[in-house]
Amino acid sequence: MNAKVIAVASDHAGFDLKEALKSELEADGYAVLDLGTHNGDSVDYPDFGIALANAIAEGKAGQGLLVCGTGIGISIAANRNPAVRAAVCHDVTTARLARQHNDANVLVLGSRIIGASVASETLRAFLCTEFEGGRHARRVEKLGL
Ligand SMILES: O=C(CO)[C@H](O)[C@H](O)[C@H](O)COP(=O)(O)O
Repeated sequence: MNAKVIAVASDHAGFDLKEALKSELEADGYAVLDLGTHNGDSVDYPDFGIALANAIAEGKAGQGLLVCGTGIGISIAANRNPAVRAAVCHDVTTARLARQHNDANVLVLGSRIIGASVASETLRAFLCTEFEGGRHARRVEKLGL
């Protein structure tokens, strides 16, 4: 698995935020695999959630970032892949807990729900927080990854 690569994808609603966060990741030295969408034309969120989930399942990226209007539709799409634990997060606290307790490997943001600066803080918290293991490992195992 290429653990150092972060895959990113969005629908049209998430495009601007995805681009902004992708630039931040690259500026911070992360290798980014951008699976689209590549402009603001209307598209269907399942196509992008599924594409990112496939990239995680195939080991092309260790973690992922998905963005749609609410984060809900694209997270449902990604979570249909058993290799994915995608968590819709709205702030630093939910991002930290998604890592500490759920070992989430995909952060999902709603561009119509949170602002750019909270989104950036949320992404940073997600990327720098470790899974706690212990009792949480037993529960994550039951999810069947
Ligand atoms: O999937 C979603 C809702 O669960 C996302 O918010 C989409 O981005 C949204 O449905 C797109 O809506 P639009 O009216 O076609 O821009």
